[in-house]
Amino acid sequence: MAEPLLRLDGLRKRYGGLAVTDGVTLDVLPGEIHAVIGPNGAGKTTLIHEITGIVAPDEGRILFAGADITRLSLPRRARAGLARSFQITSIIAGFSVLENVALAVQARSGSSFRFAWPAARERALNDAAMEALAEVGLADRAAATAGALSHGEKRALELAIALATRPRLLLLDEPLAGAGPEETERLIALLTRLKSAYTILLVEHDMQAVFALADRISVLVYGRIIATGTVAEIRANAEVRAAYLGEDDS
Ligand SMILES: Nc1ncnc2c1ncn2[C@@H]1O[C@H](COP(=O)(O)OP(=O)(O)OP(=O)(O)O)[C@@H](O)[C@H]1O
Repeated sequence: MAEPLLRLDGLRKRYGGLAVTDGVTLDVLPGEIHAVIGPNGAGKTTLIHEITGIVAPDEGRILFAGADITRLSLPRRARAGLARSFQITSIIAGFSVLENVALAVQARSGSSFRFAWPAARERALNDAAMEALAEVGLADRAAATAGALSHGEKRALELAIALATRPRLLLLDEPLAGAGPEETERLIALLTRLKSAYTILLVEHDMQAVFALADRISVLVYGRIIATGTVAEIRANAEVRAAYLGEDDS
């Protein structure tokens, strides 16, 4: 088996007496979409926060591309190639779609966009931003004001902003939340297109989307992974069905 890009090794986080993640061990392999599902309050958000560095685990380790990042700051994790989407709140509504992505390119670029001529610099930033917009199918909306986008387009823009940082791993935290049926279909098609190019850890409530997108699924219940497997394995797992899918087994 390939070396995992991300390895969570016994992550434990307690709030008072409650172990919200209770020894979570999980591998994300290069090139896969690995989905984490679980009922409300299972600890999914806390787990994502531990991976991005918002919450420090009490025990356990996080290995990214072989390096221990458990104690790295948020920005250093981002620079190492961890990108999190979607948080629509990070879009600047009054800026154009292109400007929103160009800002992200600029933030990640350090010295690589330091040209002598501002015009050349701007062109290079915009070219890189256009590339990310094209990846999510938003190139023709580049000049639009971000605030004028539909909900689904804003989700795609958030994704472009994450892709603009050239991540090695994309963390998608409920990318379909709040999307209508048509937008959901479009976003699933978009994520399917990105699948070949990125390694993705996906937390999502929409089971049909998870079953359509995931290569593997881990099921989190009360802070513990009760099963990891392919879509077929998870759908057939009796413990999973009893603990979770029974309530939504369509
Ligand atoms: N900062 C905190 N202090 C105390 N308890 C917390 C804190 N953060 C989360 N919890 C508790 O931990 C449990 C898991 O919360 P978490 O938000 O990680 O679950 P989740 O799986 O993301 O849930 P949902 O699907 O509803 O978003 C909940 O019981 C929650 O009340």
